[in-house]
Amino acid sequence: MTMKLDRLGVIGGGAWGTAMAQVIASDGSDVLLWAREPEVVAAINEGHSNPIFLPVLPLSERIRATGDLADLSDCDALVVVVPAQFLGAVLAQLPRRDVPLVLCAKGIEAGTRRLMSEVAADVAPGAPIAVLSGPTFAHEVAAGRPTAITLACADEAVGLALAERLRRPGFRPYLSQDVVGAEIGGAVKNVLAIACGVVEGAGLGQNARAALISRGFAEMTRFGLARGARAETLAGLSGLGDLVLTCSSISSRNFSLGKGLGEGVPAAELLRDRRTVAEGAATAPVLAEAAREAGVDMPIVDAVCALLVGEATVDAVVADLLARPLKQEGA
Ligand SMILES: NC(=O)c1ccc[n+]([C@@H]2O[C@H](COP(=O)([O-])OP(=O)(O)OC[C@H]3O[C@@H](n4cnc5c(N)ncnc54)[C@H](O)[C@@H]3O)[C@@H](O)[C@H]2O)c1
Ligand SMILES: O=P(O)(O)OC[C@H](O)CO
Repeated sequence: MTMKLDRLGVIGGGAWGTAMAQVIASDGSDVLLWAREPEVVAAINEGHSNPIFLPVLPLSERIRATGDLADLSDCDALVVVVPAQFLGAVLAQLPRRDVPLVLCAKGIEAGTRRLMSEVAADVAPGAPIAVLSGPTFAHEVAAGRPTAITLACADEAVGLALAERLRRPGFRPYLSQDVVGAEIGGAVKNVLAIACGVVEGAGLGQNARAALISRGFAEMTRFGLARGARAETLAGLSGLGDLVLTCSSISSRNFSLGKGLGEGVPAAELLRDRRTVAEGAATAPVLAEAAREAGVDMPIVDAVCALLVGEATVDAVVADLLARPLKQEGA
């Protein structure tokens, strides 16, 4: 039986939701996007643009926006792009919760420590769940620049149907059945991108950044394996691929937050009044808790937590990281 995926909806009118709507519309498909902000709805419908969250280019006229989630009730599948900390609340308002949900947020829910697929399974137990995650800056994807991404779904047939529906000449999903692995890569890399930004802001050098990417990947792998992820997923687009992207570019909001910390600006000041999301700031403490609970050592993640709450200086966390007892590289 082929799956009906004619009408796609996007939930979330931030940069990535807008870029995903642009991807969907790029083959002439109509797409309905729910945005929380009335001014985003108006700008998309009236000006075919999103000057607040993706001010780079004109959007397809095939994208229509709404502020009412009920309008998405006849969609065959929903691409869900609200930030991690709001996913549960928004899904709970969906008019129907039985169509496939393609989850795009990269984070872990504070308080509950749930991955996004766990949040969705709790709120929408009847919905097939997929995770779409990888090295994908929204402005590049929206402009049609070549991009590869992981689409993970436990049900291989559903995953394939979604990937066929979403693929475009410049947008290539790779299939996986490892939902947890795809989610953990995206959530952990955001925290490590903050650390790499600190390296940049504090002028610690290229060697330090390469060390941080390698040892950060070791932390991601330890945590992922402890949570049942597959090593090849963590080494793929949604893990190492996205880690390399966000640890090397000021286009990353997480990297740029870290750069500010490295320059000595307090986190509270950097996070105050911002409209865009730096998911790693919310995920860092909950990831550190989850790692402790799983008995997994994540010293770089702990260092980011200490910097975010202003408990330690950059000099102190760097000195502590370098002074840890010597160990085998693979341990
Ligand atoms: N921007 C990218 O390049 C990119 C790429 C891949 C994945 N992602 C992920 O997509 C998710 C969304 O990021 P983004 O870049 O689209 O966001 P953004 O920073 O561009 O915009 C912020 C979003 O948060 C929403 N928001 C704020 N308060 C809210 C609330 N109380 N309830 C519901 N929504 C609220 C806003 O409506 C807006 O859609 C994040 O998890 C991010 O990691 C982003
Ligand atoms: O700007 P960031 O740090 O949220 O990164 C955006 C995407 O996750 C890159 O894949």
